[in-house]
Amino acid sequence: MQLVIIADIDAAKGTSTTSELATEYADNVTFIECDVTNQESVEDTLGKAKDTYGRLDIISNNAGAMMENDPIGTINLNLCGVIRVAAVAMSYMRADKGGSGGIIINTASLTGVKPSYNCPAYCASKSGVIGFTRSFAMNPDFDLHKVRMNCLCPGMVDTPMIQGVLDEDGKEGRVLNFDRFRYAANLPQLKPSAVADVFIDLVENESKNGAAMLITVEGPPRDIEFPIY
Ligand SMILES: NC(=O)C1=CN([C@@H]2O[C@H](COP(=O)(O)OP(=O)(O)OC[C@H]3O[C@@H](n4cnc5c(N)ncnc54)[C@H](O)[C@@H]3O)[C@@H](O)[C@H]2O)C=CC1
Ligand SMILES: CCCCCC(=O)/C=C/[C@H]1[C@H](O)CC(=O)[C@@H]1CCCCCCC(=O)O
Repeated sequence: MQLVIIADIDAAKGTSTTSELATEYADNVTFIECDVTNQESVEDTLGKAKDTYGRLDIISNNAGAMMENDPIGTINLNLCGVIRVAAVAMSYMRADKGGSGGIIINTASLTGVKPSYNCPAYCASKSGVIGFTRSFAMNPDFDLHKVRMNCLCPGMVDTPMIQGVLDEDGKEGRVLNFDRFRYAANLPQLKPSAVADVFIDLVENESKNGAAMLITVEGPPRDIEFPIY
């Protein structure tokens, strides 16, 4: 049986999403309020998850936001949040420390490899997620801990994040040039299910440890090729 914990800083949205899923999956889905920028909150959340279900197998390290009006906060959420969650998750998942191994999938972005002058802090945070993922996955200790790591690099996806920036009509400065963002947001977007499909494939395909998966409307998902030095 698959048991899922949804963890998010937004308790209202997290609770309503969990209730929706409960109609199909009953008690197999639980919500825990969590702030990934706060070490204690992350420890508390993953500790509860381990206590409730006995082990952690799959982590979707997905929290993130676009807020160029707070570049340091952007790095703290999008990059440090990913690293913070991964570190605590590892303490439970490591096969050499009582865990069962598993997989951590970080959400990066196409902007981690394709620069945009409109959101430099966001791009930097997502480049960092890609570098963290690839570096973690090449560690020879994998044979001991048995935790794989991948990242997802989607182009624009039709989610509340994009709509949230558009709704602010440029007032909050979440991007540097609102009109340019509005233009980009009117181009074809991915559906969230396209990203979820790649997530599932990574969970099922053990040969892709370390891959950064590019997901765009232009073609099928692919493993990004990086220069070798
Ligand atoms: N929508 C898009 O075009 C793309 C989004 N992404 C990335 O996908 C991920 C998911 O984003 P979306 O679903 O698009 O946006 P979203 O805004 O719907 O989801 C982001 C979630 O992160 C949560 N969150 C924010 N701060 C948090 C914190 N401190 N602790 C815990 N949770 C927090 C929010 O409450 C929200 O539920 C993000 O990392 C985003 O950067 C990547 C590529 C494209
Ligand atoms: C990177 C998302 C693909 C969208 C189109 C694109 O290639 C870049 C567009 C940028 C344009 O230069 C000016 C902008 O405002 C666009 C940035 C859009 C950022 C998308 C944020 C979501 C994400 O991809 O993580």
